[in-house]
Amino acid sequence: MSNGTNGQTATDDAADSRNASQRYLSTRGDDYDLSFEEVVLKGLATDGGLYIPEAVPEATNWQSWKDLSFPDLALEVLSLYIAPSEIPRDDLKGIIDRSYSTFRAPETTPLRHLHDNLYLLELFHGPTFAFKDVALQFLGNLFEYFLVRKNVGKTGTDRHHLTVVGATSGDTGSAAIYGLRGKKDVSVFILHPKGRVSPVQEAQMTTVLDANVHNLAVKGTFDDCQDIVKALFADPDINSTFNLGAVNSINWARILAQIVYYFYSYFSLVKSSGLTLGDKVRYVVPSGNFGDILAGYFAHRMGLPIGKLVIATNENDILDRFWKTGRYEKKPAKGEEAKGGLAVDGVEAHEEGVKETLSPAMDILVSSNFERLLWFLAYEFAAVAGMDDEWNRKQAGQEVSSWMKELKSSGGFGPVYQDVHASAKRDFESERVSDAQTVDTIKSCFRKVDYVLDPHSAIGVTAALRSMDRAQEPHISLSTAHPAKFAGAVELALKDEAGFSFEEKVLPPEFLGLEAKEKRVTDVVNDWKAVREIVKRQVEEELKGLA
Ligand SMILES: Cc1ncc(COP(=O)(O)O)c(C=O)c1O
Ligand SMILES: N[C@@H](CCOP(=O)(O)O)C(=O)O
Repeated sequence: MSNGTNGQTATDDAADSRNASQRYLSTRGDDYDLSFEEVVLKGLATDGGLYIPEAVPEATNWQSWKDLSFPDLALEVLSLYIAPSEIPRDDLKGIIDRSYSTFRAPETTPLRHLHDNLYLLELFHGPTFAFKDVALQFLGNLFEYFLVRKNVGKTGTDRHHLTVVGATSGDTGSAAIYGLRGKKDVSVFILHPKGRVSPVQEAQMTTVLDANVHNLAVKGTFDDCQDIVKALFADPDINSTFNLGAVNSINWARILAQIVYYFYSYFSLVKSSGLTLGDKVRYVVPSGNFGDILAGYFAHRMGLPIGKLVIATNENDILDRFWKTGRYEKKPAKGEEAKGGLAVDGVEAHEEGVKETLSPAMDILVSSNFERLLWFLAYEFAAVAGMDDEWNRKQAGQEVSSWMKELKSSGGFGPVYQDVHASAKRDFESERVSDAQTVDTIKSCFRKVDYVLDPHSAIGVTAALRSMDRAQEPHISLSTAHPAKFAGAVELALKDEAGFSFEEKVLPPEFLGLEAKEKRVTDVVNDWKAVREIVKRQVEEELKGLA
């Protein structure tokens, strides 16, 4: 077993039932040797860590995937992480085909040339118009597949019932709801920060009236919602009795499904430009919880020639500060602004908590998936000692646990060892983008190429333009949401531009009349025990109907 690339391919699977890239362990070390099904259904590890594969598979034949359709490419990538003994290849193909048949674009995730060396990867052609659909359409069908299999021949309360709890700053919630609405044996509870998601996002979630869908509006921030979800997972009472399931990117399946579009967009670029297979490309990713860019890190480790992964944050910049200082802290240390070159855009320093910005889906104080990257960095650091893999993994788990304990007790940790920071800088760069710069980019992109960016994608494009001053490689910037989801920011930027009309240029027919539809939502206080009682009561009610 190794956590370096292991050279195994899907075709080796039949011969090897103990393929390390298809077995999973927790970033905190106490949970290991789990199957894909176990980690998908559990979501969060019992020790509070996140699941990762024991090894990153090397896609030795990745060039041969160049002409595959999106679903066929997904099948190749996902097969490296899912043993056929768990999901036979034909079944996996069926799940994937169903998941991407709901997308409006024939290429699923089309690539668009903006100008010069800059390309935009449009990830918003799924049912809820945001990149989350790519993973959550798949995860919804995956949950259904596992539940149907578990429930063969079972009736009434003997049936395995999954209680999904998720936190959202707007996009995950609607994508999860659309992926799971009406599905048998699943109840879905989505927590969003009341008044801090856009009106369209709120309407997308709360106008779904299926009996298994429950929206909870929390008086607090997205981080409060995320903390409540993690507290529910940590509570043995509700977790084991109600079989909690995760739809946030703490669930490994979310990251896995997102790896596919890095490969797909690379091939799209090769086919549409003079790029040769093997040439390097930079990817720029608007980041909050660090799930989307982490998928790019996996693609890179699998062999995709990525020059750098460029993290683009808004003014909630914990990630950017880590890359600049080596410290991961909710609040910057006193005087850090000057040393770390923060507030370069004149935006005043940090408030106590999360800052409300024009890109609300990225208004996040702590990025949950960063823990996964930390594990790989700690593993690499441990490996220098020349001991065996088991020792390296143990060291990595211990290191991550102690960083996470410090984060919880004192709001941050670091600086990390110089070598750990250097490894992070080898693969990633980071940029922080203010609201003012976001608005400027939406304007300039409209003027230059008549294209309307949503504020999150504009953060990516701003970071990409800065990166293009440093590097000649082609840049693919991820467009994570459709602009119609964020009418306020788009109108703010473009209302005075000649030729701009929100209705004509932006609004898709699917959104017409959405906000006026009937809604169902429950207000809740920011208290995980209160949420636990609501979840219990509701699920008991739903299960009574089955008895
Ligand atoms: C539109 C949009 N862009 C970017 C992000 C950030 O992605 P991640 O949390 O995977 O870093 C999110 C939310 O997660 C989002 O909804
Ligand atoms: N931006 C997200 C926040 C949740 O992130 P996730 O990727 O961990 O689900 C959202 O839109 O809800």
